[in-house]
Amino acid sequence: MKIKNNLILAMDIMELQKAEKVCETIGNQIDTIKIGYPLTLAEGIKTIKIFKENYNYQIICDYKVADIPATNSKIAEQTFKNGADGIITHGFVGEDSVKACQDKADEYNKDLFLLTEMSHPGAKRFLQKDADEIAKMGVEMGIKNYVAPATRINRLKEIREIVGKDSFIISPGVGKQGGEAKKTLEYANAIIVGRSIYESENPKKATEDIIKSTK
Ligand SMILES: O=C1C[C@H](C(=O)O)N([C@@H]2O[C@H](COP(=O)(O)O)[C@@H](O)[C@H]2O)C(=O)N1
Repeated sequence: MKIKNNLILAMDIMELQKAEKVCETIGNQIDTIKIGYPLTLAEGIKTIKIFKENYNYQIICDYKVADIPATNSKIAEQTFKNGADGIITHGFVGEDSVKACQDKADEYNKDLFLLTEMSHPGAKRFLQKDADEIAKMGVEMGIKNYVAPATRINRLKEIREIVGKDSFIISPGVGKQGGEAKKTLEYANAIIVGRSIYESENPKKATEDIIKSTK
């Protein structure tokens, strides 16, 4: 997936009109947004098509899919059928469940992003110790797209070393969670930023400043 300015806006505003207003403000500085449960549960899965049609965005659905294979397959089916270009799937559920999403992504010729280690402090208790094995499982499965934390550059570096230089890593945690944009892009292909942009008084300038800081 090619991502303009290596920046994905995490669209976690829970009112469609406000979300659209932020997108209008930001304009064409970005071409990719990540929609997760907040906006989907608040406004429905129709939001995918609304953002695709009104702004020509690529949409990554951050549903952190983590169920049994049969249910993962249904979730991925509905996500791609509704227009998503990518889906984020947890790796800790194991190969069969991840493969169910991967098979659907292949069927729709869309992208699967495998979530390795999460960016928040709680990830250190359980997820972190398995994150390397999750990344290795992804490599064995031929997965090319990963999610890894901007809040722990050392871990992002280690995950990059596992998945290889040709894999595509998107990295959340920049801004409000403490991650730094330019440093993150030394190891990730794109950063995911939400609150630092959409909670800003001036989302356009906030976006410009983040992009400038990465050049
Ligand atoms: O480990 C992860 C996984 C997950 C993801 O991207 O998959 N995210 C998401 O990335 C965005 C960061 O937002 P903000 O903190 O810039 O407002 C939010 O939508 C989070 O749900 C993480 O923050 N860390």
